[in-house]
Amino acid sequence: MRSIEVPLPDAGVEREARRRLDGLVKPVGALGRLEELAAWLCAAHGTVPPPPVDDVRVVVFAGDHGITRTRPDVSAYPRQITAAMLRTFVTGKSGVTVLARQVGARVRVLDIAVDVDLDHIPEEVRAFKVRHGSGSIDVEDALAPDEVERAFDLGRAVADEEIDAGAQVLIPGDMGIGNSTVAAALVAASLGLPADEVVGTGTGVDEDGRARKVAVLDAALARAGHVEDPLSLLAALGSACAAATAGFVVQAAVRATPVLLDGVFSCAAALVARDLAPDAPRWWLAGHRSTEPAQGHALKALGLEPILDLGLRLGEGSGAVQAVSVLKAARAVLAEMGALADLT
Ligand SMILES: Cc1cc2ncn([C@H]3O[C@H](COP(=O)(O)O)[C@@H](O)[C@H]3O)c2cc1C
Ligand SMILES: O=C(O)c1cccnc1
Repeated sequence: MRSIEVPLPDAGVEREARRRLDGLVKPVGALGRLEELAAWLCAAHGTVPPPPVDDVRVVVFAGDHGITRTRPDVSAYPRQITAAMLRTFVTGKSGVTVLARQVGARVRVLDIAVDVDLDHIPEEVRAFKVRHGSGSIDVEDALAPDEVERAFDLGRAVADEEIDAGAQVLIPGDMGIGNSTVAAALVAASLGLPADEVVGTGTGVDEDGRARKVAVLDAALARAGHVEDPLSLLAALGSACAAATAGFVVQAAVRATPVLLDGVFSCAAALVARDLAPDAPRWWLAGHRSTEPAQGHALKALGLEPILDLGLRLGEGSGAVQAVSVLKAARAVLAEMGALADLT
């Protein structure tokens, strides 16, 4: 397997940024993580100070899972919510859309694998469909080999489109009832962890519900066996949305564009994607810590520390968009604070 080449952020510019930060009118290091993020942004953009964080784009990958047809009790909500939420995204009323407006980010939603065809939503939302629902991972592969490649390439192409249109930061969002089960499967398989350590409560299942999810995951992991190759893993235990998200975050890195990862689904996809592009995590930040244990494991393995920890468990990109205001603050500190040397 050939890995996908990714450029590296500019270490020289990062050093220059740290020198500049140390000289600002504050005790050295007093702005903590903001200083780290400011230096990171400089290295990513290759300039001190970095440009204003003005153009942030969320792409929500929406799709259904076979597992919610065979085992509807893996989620606290019915599978029909996925399609219904697609309409909500289009009308600008979803959680992430509201939160994105607060920081000036745009939201684009794509139907990657929703079960039903929604004729009355815009063609640009429907143009990316890979299939109707992914396979039920406890009894079959989520995707055929050609579908996983199509979904991965589609994610890359969407990242290219957004970057060509001016995106400075990309955020992968997710919408799909059953996402937390599939994400946990990818993390467990990638890191060799037992189901019980990665499975969370998702939309809010109770303890019995969580135990049922663990059983489903055990069945899925046993069925798939050991899968080495990342695309095969996405095909066996992932989904069309997971593969598209993996392509999206890899291509952002290829194009030297920062990514704010969101909750358990985007972090699971990123974890698998890292095996295709080992340097890609250099371009990724963890927007927030979700309540799902699999997300914590994925972030740890990726070496990423969440920017925010608000107890969120929504997905959609909703945690990551809120970290945009922290990035804006980090940039402003470096661009606008006075110098210690000028103190009179
Ligand atoms: C109304 C509604 C809106 C959502 N927006 C995101 N999710 C989130 O919840 C789902 C994952 O949780 P689970 O694995 O338990 O199904 C995904 O759709 C995720 O995006 C939502 C869930 C619901 C019910
Ligand atoms: O971590 C997340 O993003 C998440 C958690 C629960 C349900 N949906 C998403």
